[in-house]
Amino acid sequence: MLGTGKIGEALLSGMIRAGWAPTDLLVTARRPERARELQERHGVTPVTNQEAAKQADTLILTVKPQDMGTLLDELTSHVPADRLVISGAAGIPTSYFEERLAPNTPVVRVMTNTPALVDEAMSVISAGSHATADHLAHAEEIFGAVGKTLRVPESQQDACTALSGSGPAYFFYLVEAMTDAGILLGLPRDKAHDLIVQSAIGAAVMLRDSGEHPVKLRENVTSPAGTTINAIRELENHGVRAALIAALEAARDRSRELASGNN
Ligand SMILES: NC(=O)C1=CN([C@@H]2O[C@H](COP(=O)(O)OP(=O)(O)OC[C@H]3O[C@@H](n4cnc5c(N)ncnc54)[C@H](O)[C@@H]3O)[C@@H](O)[C@H]2O)C=CC1
Ligand SMILES: O=C(O)[C@@H]1CCC=N1
Repeated sequence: MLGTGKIGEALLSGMIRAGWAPTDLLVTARRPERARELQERHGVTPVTNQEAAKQADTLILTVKPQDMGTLLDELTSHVPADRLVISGAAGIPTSYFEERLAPNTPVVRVMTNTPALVDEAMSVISAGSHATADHLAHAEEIFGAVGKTLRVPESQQDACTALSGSGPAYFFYLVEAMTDAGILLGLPRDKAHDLIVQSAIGAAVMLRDSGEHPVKLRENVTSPAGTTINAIRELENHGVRAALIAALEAARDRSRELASGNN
């Protein structure tokens, strides 16, 4: 794991929970104290980026898109061409890595999300030009340790980044806003929080397990001349659906902008 920050550590801890031996996992970090922290917390071995490039079968790059160029400059001459390189970064296409690494290096691009911390990640996986079915299966095995995986053509990665990569943030934002509404309605913050969180969990499990379309699930809550339709009318009046569409389009566009890895 190269550049073991929030996502790198979430993946690392999930792999260990799923049975990977910590002693088989090498990590790199920019700061020595961060490397020590990862070693103490997970029993993994801190190494330099160059050592990882030489020793690891699979390199998982989890630095920010803006740091990927610098990381690759350190690595390129040390990565043997048969090593699988997995990028977890938003925006950066597999061609970016292929142009900088040895010819024919297999590259897989993955966009996961922070529910990896609780083994409920959604990770979307795409092959670069030289990645085989075995490479994809290996990436699925790794990311399958922290949740669901889905193969998509790389042309859909920026859209998936907007939907599932950033997705948890939108739900946290909604919970925050709905908790504020609870305060306005006179509830104590902790009670408002608990009510909204449990409603979110209940709705999420129904979405996953009921087999019903979300429209049907919403209609089931919306009684004629009842309370819910008043709320829905306000959501429509305030353009919430249009705002969500515009928001996700903006996230997709930003993912495209990050493609160069330098901005
Ligand atoms: N945070 C999120 O929800 C998600 C993030 N991602 C992607 O994961 C990547 C990492 O994001 P976060 O974990 O949130 O960021 P982060 O900042 O927590 O982690 C990146 C880590 O890389 C380290 N680093 C940077 N350059 C390095 C170098 N040359 N050598 C060694 N370590 C280096 C940094 O010190 C930092 O600890 C990004 O590319 C992002 O697009 C993907 C899905 C979701
Ligand atoms: O905000 C970001 O750029 C990263 C990628 C997807 C989620 N977080």
